[in-house]
This record gives sequence, structure tokens and C-alpha cells, in this order.
Amino acid sequence: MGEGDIIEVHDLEHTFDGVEAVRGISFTVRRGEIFSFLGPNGAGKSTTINILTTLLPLQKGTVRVAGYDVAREAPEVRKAIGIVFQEDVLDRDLTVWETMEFHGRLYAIPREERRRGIEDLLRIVELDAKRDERTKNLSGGMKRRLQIARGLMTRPEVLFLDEPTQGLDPQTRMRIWEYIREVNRAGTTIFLTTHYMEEADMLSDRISIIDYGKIVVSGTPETLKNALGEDVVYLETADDRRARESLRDIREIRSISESPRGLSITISADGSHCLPRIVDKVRGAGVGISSVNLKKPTMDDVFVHYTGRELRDTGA
Ligand SMILES: Nc1ncnc2c1ncn2[C@@H]1O[C@H](COP(=O)(O)OP(=O)(O)OP(=O)(O)O)[C@@H](O)[C@H]1O
Repeated sequence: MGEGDIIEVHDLEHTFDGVEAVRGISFTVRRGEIFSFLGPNGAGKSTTINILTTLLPLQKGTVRVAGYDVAREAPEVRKAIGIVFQEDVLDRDLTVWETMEFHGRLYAIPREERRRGIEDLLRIVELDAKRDERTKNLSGGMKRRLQIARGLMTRPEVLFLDEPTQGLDPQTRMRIWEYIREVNRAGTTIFLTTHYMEEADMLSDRISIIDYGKIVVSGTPETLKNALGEDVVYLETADDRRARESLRDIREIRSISESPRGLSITISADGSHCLPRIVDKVRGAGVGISSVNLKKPTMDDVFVHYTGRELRDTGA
């Protein structure tokens, strides 16, 4: 395990009755970072997170979490981590406070420390006013916040979040992102799975894109997007044909095509540096320009580039 690595996965494979859910993945997560697994439904994200959290037995490969081997030291791994599941696993008849209290007792947290911990966490996720409400009466966003608070009861070194904002409305999602960042700033490493491009992009220090049980690419959101080198300039001109001709000797232009937004010019370098020259050339040829747009690659573009298809948003 590297000095700063808190999770280390080597050649992990997992099969369910002949279905290869995870097909040989390796990656590391550094202490203190927010790391995301981005991929469509069925890509193998839940299977991986379940193995890392010892909920599924290890079949093949090696996995170390917080310095412990998941196969041989499962209890130690469990003590070091917190988990927030995808589905609602709250006891419907317990109140918010009881939910926390019960979890704290399960982990044998001393009474006074438990009480203070619950107070603090309910304040962080803004549920202190709901402490006596039964969980069945909470909204979906409140339930998720309670699950996050509960996952943090044990001050885990690593918090695992499986699709933390699945099915939530945009405002609630953004709030949850804030809580996740806050928890991370306080020193907890975060491993999360998501099929939301924006979530992975906004939240992560590093992302691995997973598809059909394999990691297709990993990196920081910035490097992934920049590596595509596919900035596109959209240009609406008075005369597209002459505009195209005037651009012939700009080396960084990879291709030009017509689109509903005008000429679509793909640049093989940083588009913001090419843009002034493009405008100068077209104007220099006496062609009027009515609008200019620069589009940088998004995480969607990265996803399409590496998997060859779009990730349809099946959530909210
Ligand atoms: N208990 C199981 N029994 C049989 N097959 C399973 C089981 N769990 C998962 N699979 C299969 O393994 C593959 C990966 O599933 P997994 O749940 O890990 O994907 P995922 O990326 O987490 O997607 P989702 O977000 O929908 O959970 C899928 O083909 C799925 O049908």
C-alpha cells in the first residue's frame, strides 16, 4: 500500500451465477480525498462497494481498506468505515433520535460521547428540529440526511456512499454535496458511487469511470475533460462557405462541420487561445459574425468518449 493510500484494490473480480459483475479492477484511494466511481446501472459499482465494505465476500483479488485486508480482517475494516446505502434501510417506527441512539449503542459508543455526537451530527444535517419524528414521516431528502448522519456516528476514516443523491431533487442534492464536502474537510475520506455526471464532476478529487465491470479511465475531473482536447467553437456567420475557407491554415482546427448552432469547429488545443485567431481570420475575409460560442468538454463528453455511448440519466 502506498504511503497515502487508504483503499487499495488489486485485480478484483466478482461473479454472480455466471454473471461477471466485476471483471478485474485495480485502483487506489488516497487518504483525505473524495473518490467517485462513475458508471451506468449494472456497471458493477454496488458490487465493488459491497466487497470493500465486507458485505459481500471477496472472491478474487486483494482489497485493503484503512490498512486491513477485507478477507482476513473484516471486523477491523468495519470499525474503520461508515456506510450509507442506496436504498432506505431506516427502521420506520424509530424516531430520528432513536435511529442515531440505536446505532451508537450498536458500536458501543459511551453514553455521553454518544449524546454529544448525535447532537452535533443532527445539527450538521439540519435534522435537530425533527429529532422526535418517526423516520416514516420524513421526506426522501431528510431520510438520506439521517442515513448520512448515522454513517458518521462512528467517526469513520472512510465513508462509503452508494448513490448518495439517487432520486433526490436538485436542491436537496446540492445540500447533500455540501454535507459530504464538510465531512470530507473534517478529515473523512469519501468513496462514492454515482451515475450522475455532474455529481462526480462537482464533488470528486478523482474519478474512475466504470463500465461493464471494468475501469475504463481514471483521473481528476479536470484532466479527464482536458485530455479529450475537443473544445468546440460554434460560429454563426453571414457566409459559412467563405468562413470555412478563411480558416484553412489554422493548424489546431481538427474539423469543421455545419450544425444548428452554426459552424461547429473542433479544436485540438485549448479553444480559448484559438478563438481570437478564428474570429480575426473570418472577419479578415470580410465575413460577418453574428455569434461566437466556445464549448469545453463536459463529463458527459468524457463518458461518451470512453464508453462509446451516452449515460442515460435514470434518476430523478
Ligand atoms: N445478487 C446478485 N445476483 C445476481 N446478479 C447480480 C447480483 N447483484 C448484482 N448482479 C449483477 O451484477 C452486475 C453489476 O451490478 P451492480 O449492482 O454492481 O451494478 P451497479 O453499477 O451498482 O448498478 P446499480 O446502480 O444499478 O446498482 C449487474 O449485471 C447485476 O445484474
